[in-house]
Amino acid sequence: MAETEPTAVSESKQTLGPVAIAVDGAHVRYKVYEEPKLTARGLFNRAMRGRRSTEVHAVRGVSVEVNVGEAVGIVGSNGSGKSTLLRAIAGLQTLSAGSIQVRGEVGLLGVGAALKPTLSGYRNVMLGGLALGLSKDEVNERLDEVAEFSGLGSAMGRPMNTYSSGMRARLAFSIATLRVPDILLIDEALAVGDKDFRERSLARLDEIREAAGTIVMVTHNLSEIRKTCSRSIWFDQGEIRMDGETEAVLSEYSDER
Ligand SMILES: Nc1ncnc2c1ncn2[C@@H]1O[C@H](COP(=O)(O)OP(=O)(O)OP(=O)(O)O)[C@@H](O)[C@H]1O
Repeated sequence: MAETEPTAVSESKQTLGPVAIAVDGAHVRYKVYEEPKLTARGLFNRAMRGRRSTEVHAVRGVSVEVNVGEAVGIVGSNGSGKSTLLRAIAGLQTLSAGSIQVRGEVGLLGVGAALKPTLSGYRNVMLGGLALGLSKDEVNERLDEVAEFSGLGSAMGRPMNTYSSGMRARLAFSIATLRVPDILLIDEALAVGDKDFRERSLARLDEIREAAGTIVMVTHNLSEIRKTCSRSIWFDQGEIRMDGETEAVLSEYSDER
């Protein structure tokens, strides 16, 4: 089986062709270990035999292209392979076959964004900004703007482990948009924010798209996709079941559920 790493093609935006992401015959297989049903006998047998190794074929020969400036929504049932594909596009997941080419910088925004729980919101903004390549002065200049956008108020000075999950998501989203990558991948990052924050985040995503950024967004919230994406992809059991205009795809998808 050929192992193909996603490749990053760094070129300036001015020289870009229309394709931002090219996925060609991508497969992802996970090796997983299973144990038998836990009866007393099963427990005994497990101890004696060890666990059984099996394979989950999460992405099955996916080919798709996304153009620069497009905003594409990905829908599909739990376990259909959406997050795996996003991680592969971000270069965080090795393909077992096929290839993925991206033009420019890719940022993956998810609820599991790497924030430091014991540090305050402000300190997390500083660390996140530095990790995104901004200088200390640049982050300092934008600290108030980020605090205001997050709407966290005085909670910005408190340790993040005192935040609710929605507050953490607000902070993660606000930090991630400090520096807009050429390609922004969003995995359910808006799901836990409240209505007011989601609306502001969607407006921010519009600005990103207008700045010629490319967005690929995985969410179970169809209205978010309707607001942001003109094109959508329906993922089903690791394959693309439908790819087209958002309304057409979402209506077929909703009929099926
Ligand atoms: N790290 C992993 N190791 C083993 N199997 C995994 C791993 N991550 C995902 N899988 C499996 O791959 C399949 C696709 O999972 P994935 O998270 O990509 O689905 P998804 O469409 O994003 O689901 P959801 O809508 O629930 O977030 C599932 O069967 C899942 O159990």
